[in-house]
Amino acid sequence: MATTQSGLVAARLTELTGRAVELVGVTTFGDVTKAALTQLGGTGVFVSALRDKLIEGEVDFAVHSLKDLPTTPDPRVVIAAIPPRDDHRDALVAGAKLADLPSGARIGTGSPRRIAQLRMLRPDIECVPIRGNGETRIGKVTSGELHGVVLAAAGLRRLGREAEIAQFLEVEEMLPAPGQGALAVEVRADRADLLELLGVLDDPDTRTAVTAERTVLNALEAGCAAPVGAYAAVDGQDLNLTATVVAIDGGRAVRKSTAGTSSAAVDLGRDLAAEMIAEGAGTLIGEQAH
Ligand SMILES: NCc1[nH]cc(CCC(=O)O)c1CC(=O)O
Repeated sequence: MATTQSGLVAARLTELTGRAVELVGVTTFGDVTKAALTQLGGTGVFVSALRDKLIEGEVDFAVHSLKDLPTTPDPRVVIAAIPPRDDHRDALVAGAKLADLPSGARIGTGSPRRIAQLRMLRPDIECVPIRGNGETRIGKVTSGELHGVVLAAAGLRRLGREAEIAQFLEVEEMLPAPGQGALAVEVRADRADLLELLGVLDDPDTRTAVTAERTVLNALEAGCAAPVGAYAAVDGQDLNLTATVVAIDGGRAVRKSTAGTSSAAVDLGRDLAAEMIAEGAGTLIGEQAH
């Protein structure tokens, strides 16, 4: 998936600037470890190895899945571009839609955000922790080991496995991770030349939307340990933002929406998070941290 998304960014850059781009593969700790992501003690497991290569000057820019980027900025790097977002939704790969799966069906996902929201939708199904790349996960459905898996639609598309999606989970059913479906192109902070060159890839509406989503996440992370979902979309001058915090057992959730002008993305995100905390988001701490 990482290779595909980097390849797409490289091709687009060549198309827009005429510059040739060489892809350099970097294996991250998140790719090799067998530990559950929730056990790794923090975000950034897919990110730090790539940032190290940037700092060392071994590569000129790095392409990350935006949702894997920690919300606290690293002063050594800057995001030069956020290209237009791909599908933001989660998707169910299974033999049937969620409502048609049998009671007790086993669904693979290790994400507390997905587990909590799945439990709200179908308290009678079992969530099974799962890791490995997309292909491995889908293989467990094909082999019959699991009834289904939930993955990001954007990732499935990049893997060429979109045809196996039984159901796209709309934001009313499952709010995606902040930044889901979007990419971030990072450069070293002192590379003003690259910042300008790569700026052609930037989509301001996507940047605005993910800024609002990540602001909510950042503000909620400070005040609660339950899983967070958030989705924002720009419509003309307007920005619509919805976010949720769900108890890991799916028993309770705080979900709120807001709208305002796009230029106020940070304020909208911060205010929404404050309202959610006022409504008890901070008390929705489950057995597990996010
Ligand atoms: N957590 C790993 C990860 N990081 C980005 C994607 C998919 C692409 C995206 O969400 O932008 C995935 C896999 C998944 O969540 O299914």
